[in-house]
Amino acid sequence: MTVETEPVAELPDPRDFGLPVVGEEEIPAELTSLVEEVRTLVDAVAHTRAGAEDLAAARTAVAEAASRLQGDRHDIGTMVRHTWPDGRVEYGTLANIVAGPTNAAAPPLRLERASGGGLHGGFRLNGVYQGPPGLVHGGWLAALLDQALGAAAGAEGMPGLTANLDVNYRRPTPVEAPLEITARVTGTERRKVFVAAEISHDGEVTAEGTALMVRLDLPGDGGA
Ligand SMILES: CCCCC/C=C\C/C=C\C/C=C\C/C=C\CCCC(=O)SCCNC(=O)CCNC(=O)[C@H](O)C(C)(C)COP(=O)(O)OP(=O)(O)OC[C@H]1O[C@@H](n2cnc3c(N)ncnc32)[C@H](O)[C@@H]1OP(=O)(O)O
Repeated sequence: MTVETEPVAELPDPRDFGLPVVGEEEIPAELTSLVEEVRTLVDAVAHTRAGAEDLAAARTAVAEAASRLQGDRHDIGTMVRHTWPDGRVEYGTLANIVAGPTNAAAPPLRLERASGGGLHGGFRLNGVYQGPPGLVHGGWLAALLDQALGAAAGAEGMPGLTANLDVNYRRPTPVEAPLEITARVTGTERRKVFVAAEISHDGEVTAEGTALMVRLDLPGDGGA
């Protein structure tokens, strides 16, 4: 793969695109804890065999909780800033469906820099992520791969959008089991960033993906 561009030196500031930014450290611990509880709630609702009385009481409690939280909301598109101990800054979407720290519908995916380059993360998906019985839905595996692929490009200073995503499902991926994900940049060509990622269980790759991310066309970049 031809490498024709150097990664941009600094990540674009989302505020330059009119997007609000909150620091990760500004997310209240109570909200993080609430997100966890809602994940537990979604799983409980999906699998409950409770009777009518408990279901009705739970519905009332959930409706009350929802109305309590509706008043003061972050704008759509709000970004979250993560600052690494060495001072490097990364941005993600606060309510990102795969990795947003305040999105209870997102699996708790945290990616770290891998020592050999790229990103990696360990995670576990509960029964809410099932497609076939006991197995993770393929669409969610694609979403997890897409997120890791985009994040790997972003971590190299080349944030962009997925133009093409290619996924191969090698083996069934179980729910309620430890999973690993890795992703890395494999090449660049002008604004094109080529990335590859794998999900594995028990040391075996269950799903792998490659993508073409097209780097954001930034002012002063010349598109090159
Ligand atoms: C919005 C600003 C925010 C600021 C944020 C700041 C910081 C953010 C930091 C980090 C972000 C980190 C991580 C994000 C993590 C995960 C995100 C998950 C990923 C997604 O969930 S993302 C949503 C789904 N995604 C879309 O919603 C894209 C819809 N789409 C488009 O918006 C356009 O389609 C676009 C932009 C892709 C390209 O459009 P464009 O006009 O900019 O560029 P253009 O067409 O000129 O293509 C340039 C070169 O790519 C080649 N090319 C293009 N498309 C191709 C294809 N499909 N196959 C083969 N080659 C292709 C051309 O052939 C040319 O190649 P060449 O250089 O050789 O001529």
